[in-house]
Amino acid sequence: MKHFLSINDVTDLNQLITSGIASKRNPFADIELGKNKTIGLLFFNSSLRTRISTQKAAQNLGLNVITMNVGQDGWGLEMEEGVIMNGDKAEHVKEAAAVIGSYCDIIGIRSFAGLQDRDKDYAEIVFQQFKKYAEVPIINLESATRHPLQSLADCITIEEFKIKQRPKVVLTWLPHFKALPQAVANSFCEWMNPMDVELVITHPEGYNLAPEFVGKGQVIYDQDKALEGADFVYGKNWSSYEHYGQVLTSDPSWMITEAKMSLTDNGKFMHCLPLRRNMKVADEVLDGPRSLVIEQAANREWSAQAALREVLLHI
Ligand SMILES: CCC[C@H](NC(C)=O)C(=O)O
Ligand SMILES: NC(=O)OP(=O)(O)O
Repeated sequence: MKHFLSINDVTDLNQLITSGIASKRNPFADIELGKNKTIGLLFFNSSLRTRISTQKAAQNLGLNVITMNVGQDGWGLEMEEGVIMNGDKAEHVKEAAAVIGSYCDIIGIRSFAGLQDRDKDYAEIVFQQFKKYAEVPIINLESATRHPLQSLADCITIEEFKIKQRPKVVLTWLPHFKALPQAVANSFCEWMNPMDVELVITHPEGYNLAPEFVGKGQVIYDQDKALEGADFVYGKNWSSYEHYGQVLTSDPSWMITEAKMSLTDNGKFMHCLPLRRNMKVADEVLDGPRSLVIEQAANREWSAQAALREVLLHI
């Protein structure tokens, strides 16, 4: 695997999930694999889980790790080609990517959607430019449209906790007053499509995700109906794709409560974190036996280790 940008870079999903679970059982089995190699982690946006879990996974593989908050630690980067750089960006990605690529054997990048221009966001210009000019493998730490390390951890978690061969998995929109990206929701659907699950997606009208991510997912606008018999409830807020970047509603009746979870088949609750308690999900769910959010977050270390191991094996 040259890059890890989306599920399209994965040749064998089941093998990757198995590798992640194996790493969990024996974290230092491949400690020599990354010896004398360096990974650079570039964050254009905030992070807790991705930052720490990816650094730990890299260290489990013997990699040296350099972490940078782009923009604060370095210079503002111009991504567009052929422009006159007379604005607030002091450096072009052509130089910055080539220079970082000379220091690092692998580069991880987090760069969220701007939520202003859909075509620009969905073109993933930051990742395309770094792929072009850094000339080393690129790892997606959440881009404008996807979050594959999160989705792999989600797959590992569902495999660990499922009690049916083909569980019903419900992605439910959750209310938020701010506009958040579609990336986590897109990626979750993209990774659930090849899995042996019944995928249901529920959200208010106007929040349909891009069709290329929905795939086999059944869209149901009635949340209670969607939750009936669910084995896993995956909560996430996202802003509208159709009315790009807009918050069309923040209806609190979409918050997940114990009453909502009682519609499921003893369903487990998942969320990528961070989440706002008692706005998106009630304390009674998060503090109860249904919640898998901590186990899910812990699996980010094994998700990152499985992905980095695959990239290292092909350097
Ligand atoms: C892992 C989630 C990152 C981000 N969340 C926030 C709060 O910005 C999002 O919704 O994409
Ligand atoms: N789930 C996730 O990616 O968390 P962070 O944004 O804290 O890295």
